[in-house]
Amino acid sequence: MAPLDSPPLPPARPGGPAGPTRAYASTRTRRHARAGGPLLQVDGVSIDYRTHERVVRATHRVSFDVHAGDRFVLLGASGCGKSTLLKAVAGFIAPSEGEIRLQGRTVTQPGPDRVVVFQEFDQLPPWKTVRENVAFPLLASRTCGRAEAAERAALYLEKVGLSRFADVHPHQLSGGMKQRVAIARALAMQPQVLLMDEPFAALDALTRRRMQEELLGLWDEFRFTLIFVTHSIEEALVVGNRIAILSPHPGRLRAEINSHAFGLHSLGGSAFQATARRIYGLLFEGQDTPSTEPAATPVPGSVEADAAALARGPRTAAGHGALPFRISV
Ligand SMILES: Nc1ncnc2c1ncn2[C@@H]1O[C@H](COP(=O)(O)OP(=O)(O)OP(=O)(O)O)[C@@H](O)[C@H]1O
Repeated sequence: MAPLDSPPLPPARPGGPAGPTRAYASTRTRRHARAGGPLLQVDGVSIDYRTHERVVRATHRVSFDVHAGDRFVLLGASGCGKSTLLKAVAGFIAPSEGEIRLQGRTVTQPGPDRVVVFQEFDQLPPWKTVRENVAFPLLASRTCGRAEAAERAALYLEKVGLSRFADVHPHQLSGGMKQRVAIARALAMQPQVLLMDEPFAALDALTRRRMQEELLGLWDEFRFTLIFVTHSIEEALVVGNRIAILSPHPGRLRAEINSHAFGLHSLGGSAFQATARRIYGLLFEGQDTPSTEPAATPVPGSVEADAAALARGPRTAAGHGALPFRISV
């Protein structure tokens, strides 16, 4: 049974276990959740980049709330400001307009309560072993002492299946293994919000699918709050329980979709495809379904790739065409 002071649990994923085996929400998070407020509020946020020549508006008056335990996805075409928004939530960039609040407090700088997992494989210091990589931020941020840092590093490395590799260096790992270390390192911090910026985009299709599955398994166990950036419609539907759809540059919030019912089990199903088509229409306003093949071969997993798969239509009994979204992982 959940302890009395726990926040209301986020709903389980379809097909996932009924409740988390562990929860690591802080007392402050629990209190805030009990009071019914969103964990994170992005409120009318515009972000500008200023260069010598001009000002580039990356996002325009974007607002959304993220609740404890959400798997909140920012979805949009390349250049719509997804990474910029994530960096602002992390506290690396200040909004030019609007405000970001975590548990009611304005975000003004980075902090150990928000940890980012990036796409790049070189985010792990190469001179540290895997174990040291996971423990280092805990020690550097004085989140805990050496004994607890070692304990947490061992626990989360076990959770991502890398206990056997704890004493090797990052260059000895595959891309997928490096991303698992980055995830273990982030979860070990037990942040209020885990921020992921296209964490699987540089992986091959099979590894990417496996990583999505593992991430969802970790969420089933720990029920962390996730903000996940992707430009793949399919990945958004698989990973997220809520999806914020951003318009092309500058990014404005076009719609929010509840995707709680979808997961890896629904890939290729008719409801999944219908929702994917709806999302496509929202991404490219005015178009209900993609009508033209893109000129260039799109990057697998991108909005353009998903659009191409949609345009080809579903696989027939005779084997013509391709199942939309099954191929573009
Ligand atoms: N440091 C910067 N200086 C100037 N403009 C920038 C800078 N970083 C990003 N931009 C611009 O801000 C806009 C949003 O960029 P951002 O990287 O946030 O988009 P994105 O949706 O994450 O794209 P992608 O999916 O390709 O990573 C783009 O027009 C980009 O060119």
